[in-house]
Amino acid sequence: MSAIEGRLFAAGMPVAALMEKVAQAIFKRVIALYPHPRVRRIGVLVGPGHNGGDALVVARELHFAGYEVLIYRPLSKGKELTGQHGEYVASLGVKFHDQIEPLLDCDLIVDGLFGFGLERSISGEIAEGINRLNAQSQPVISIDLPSGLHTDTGAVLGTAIQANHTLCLGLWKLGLFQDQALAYVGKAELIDFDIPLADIQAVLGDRHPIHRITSTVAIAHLPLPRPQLTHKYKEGHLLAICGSQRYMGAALLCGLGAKASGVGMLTIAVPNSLKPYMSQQLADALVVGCPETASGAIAHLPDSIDLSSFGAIACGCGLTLDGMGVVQAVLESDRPLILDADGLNALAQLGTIPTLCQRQAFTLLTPHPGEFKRLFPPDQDESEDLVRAVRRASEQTGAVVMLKQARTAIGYPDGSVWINPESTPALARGGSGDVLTGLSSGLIAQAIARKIPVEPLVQTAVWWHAQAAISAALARTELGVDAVTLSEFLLQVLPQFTRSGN
Ligand SMILES: NC(=O)C1=CN([C@@H]2O[C@H](COP(=O)(O)OP(=O)(O)OC[C@H]3O[C@@H](n4cnc5c(N)ncnc54)[C@H](O)[C@@H]3O)[C@@H](O)[C@H]2O)[C@@H](O)CC1
Ligand SMILES: [K+]
Repeated sequence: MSAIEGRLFAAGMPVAALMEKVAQAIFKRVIALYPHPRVRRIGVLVGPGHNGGDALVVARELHFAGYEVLIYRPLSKGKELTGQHGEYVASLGVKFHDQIEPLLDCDLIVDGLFGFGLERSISGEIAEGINRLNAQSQPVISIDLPSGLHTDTGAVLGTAIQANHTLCLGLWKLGLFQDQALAYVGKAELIDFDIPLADIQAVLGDRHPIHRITSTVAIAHLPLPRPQLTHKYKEGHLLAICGSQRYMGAALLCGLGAKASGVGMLTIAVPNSLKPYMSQQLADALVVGCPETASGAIAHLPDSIDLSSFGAIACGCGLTLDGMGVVQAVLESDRPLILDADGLNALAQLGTIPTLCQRQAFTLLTPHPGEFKRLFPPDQDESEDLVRAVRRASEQTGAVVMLKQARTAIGYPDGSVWINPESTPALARGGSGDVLTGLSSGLIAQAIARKIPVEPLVQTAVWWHAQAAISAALARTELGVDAVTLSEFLLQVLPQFTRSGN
């Protein structure tokens, strides 16, 4: 962002003009969210840099719009332009304070302490001021990002403002999408200020891109509409190898996710003793019973299963580590493969990188953070930056790596990363991952049958799964989104998007 900003200034855009333009847009958003006189007293936090400069321009406009404005400026020295705005705002009679106390009873706080220029931990009186404010209940709007967050990693540097709204300027800051920032960001919005595309490309063009998964992108890759002339095997044949006596439900949930994907044919391989249960629950799947171990896991696949006859294979949900032999067999096959849960634990034991480097076919790994650490032990720099870790994992193995967390990130071998910006804590529930594995695998099997690119369907699956959960939580609260319900909402939520897409 600062490189892009530098190009605008070099091209002749006056710094003050850009700040004015940006801050006017912020001001408009603030008064739309908190109109006068519903809100009367606004406290504005002003830092020493241009984030503080933005805040002062907003403060000036709020003053003229009739609000009572109070300013907290803990550091009197700062950048020149910020200082000039400060002088003018003070000349209008707006009161400046170097303590937070006078602002504590304001109806609203606008936070312009630090933006992307934060370079070290916040400490001392400023940290205390932020902590006192966080203990209050009035709403907070942060300019660019909540002061105290690292722009890229979202890590809290010392302490950070807990915002209700974050008005991010110009381009999305990666830190806002990192899990560790979520408790601070509130609702994030982008404030556009007409950055020329050429400048964005000149700065970001040759770097590994990071994208947000939007509904438009996700829907564009759905295998819809189906061609008129087709048959079941042309719509994908998925083999899901899953379940054990210990984890029967995982197999069913994987099956329900796959079923919702619309895959043409679904074959499910489970331990022999699960076959009657699965056949009863999933009438449309072909259920194959496998010889089982004494512990009730799949011992090996029966001779009747020819792996090469499937478009894609999903393996791992509810398998237990006793089913490890079967994971080795599918890893050795030349079929596109989706590995989850114990499939991932087995892979970690086999050696993630050497094993995957031998595979030629497409591989998708779907770890949660615990599994991810087992597969890819973190190096020190990465402990705070999971996006970087996911990128490295994918580049090292050639696999697509879906790191399931509050804001799921997908790493691709070409270095690109896709983040799902919209989700719900309702998904923090046993079984929701099994549904996602089934859904992803079913979509991938269809893409393979249709000979369309497989990779984007991973984004589609993550987005679709999250939207189903959001919709289910709206209907039933966040407590009502059990995995079976989630699988039912997958198909309930889709028409509203595909219809508006037509
Ligand atoms: N992106 C853009 O092109 C634009 C950015 N603008 C604003 O400018 C901001 C960036 O401005 P700056 O680069 O001046 O940076 P900031 O305003 O984020 O802060 C930098 C200042 O804070 C001090 N500082 C850093 N860490 C500190 C700490 N822990 N304790 C005490 N002081 C500390 C630095 O010495 C420096 O004076 C953006 O976040 C945005 O709000 C807008 O004004 C205009 C357009
Ligand atoms: K800020």
